[in-house]
Amino acid sequence: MIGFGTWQLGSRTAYESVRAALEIGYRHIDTATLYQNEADVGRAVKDSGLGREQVFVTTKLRPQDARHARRTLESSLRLLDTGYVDLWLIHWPTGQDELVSTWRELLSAKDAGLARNVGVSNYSPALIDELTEATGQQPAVNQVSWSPAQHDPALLDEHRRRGIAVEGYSGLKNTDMRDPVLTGIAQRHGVTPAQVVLRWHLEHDIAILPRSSRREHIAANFDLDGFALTKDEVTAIDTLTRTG
Ligand SMILES: NC(=O)C1=CN([C@@H]2O[C@H](COP(=O)(O)OP(=O)(O)OC[C@H]3O[C@@H](n4cnc5c(N)ncnc54)[C@H](OP(=O)(O)O)[C@@H]3O)[C@@H](O)[C@H]2O)C=CC1
Repeated sequence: MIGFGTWQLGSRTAYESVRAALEIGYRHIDTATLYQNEADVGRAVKDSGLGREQVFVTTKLRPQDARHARRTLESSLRLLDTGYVDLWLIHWPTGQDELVSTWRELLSAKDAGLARNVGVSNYSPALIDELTEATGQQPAVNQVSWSPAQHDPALLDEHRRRGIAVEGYSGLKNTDMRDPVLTGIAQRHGVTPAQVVLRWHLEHDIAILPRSSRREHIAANFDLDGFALTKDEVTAIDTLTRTG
């Protein structure tokens, strides 16, 4: 449920931050071909001394690589220095003409054991249904932008009904940490507003992928077990959705 995000972490920072995250206790790392740091993530996992099976590694396929999806995955695996990824996602929707064929590529990689799970990112439920109807197999995960200011309970219900896990990204970046609702709740629990935001995701069963290059933030973002939000607090954060 607590993954470590690596977008915009350049080579050295990606390596050092992933090493720190694994030392602190994270066991889920989120990268992508687009981030150009798969080799650094792979090296950090290797150097951590953890067994490969102890770390859940996600990478993503850029839609522009859809026509050579298998070759792209093989390149990701080489860079990550591993025989498989735990989760392979289509980073954002492909064009309609490649929608189903790309999904079939992911399913075939799963059958070949190169990806343990396959899913999508930034897909609408309607697009997901097209994939499922064509192949009889639905994505395990949809990774979408999720924050107090930008979230949609109806969308969450759509995923729940289908049994698709939701991973939320950019939850910290898209939040005003000075919002009095968040600072008030944080003060009450003796935590930071960032921790409140991440805890709010977990209360909704949404996996989180906080990214940081600062050890104290990496540690704080993983330290979410010591408090729980009340129902009223969850509702108060739910209503921070930006309108208009
Ligand atoms: N599938 C997709 O299309 C997308 C996926 N993602 C994935 O989701 C991950 C997370 O999203 P991302 O957009 O990176 O943004 P985040 O919401 O994780 O925010 C990152 C920012 O928050 C700051 N921050 C982190 N922890 C704290 C803290 N405890 N207190 C205050 N500030 C903090 C970081 O700064 P500092 O380094 O100083 O701590 C950084 O500037 C990505 O890294 C990527 O793996 C992201 C976007 C799109």
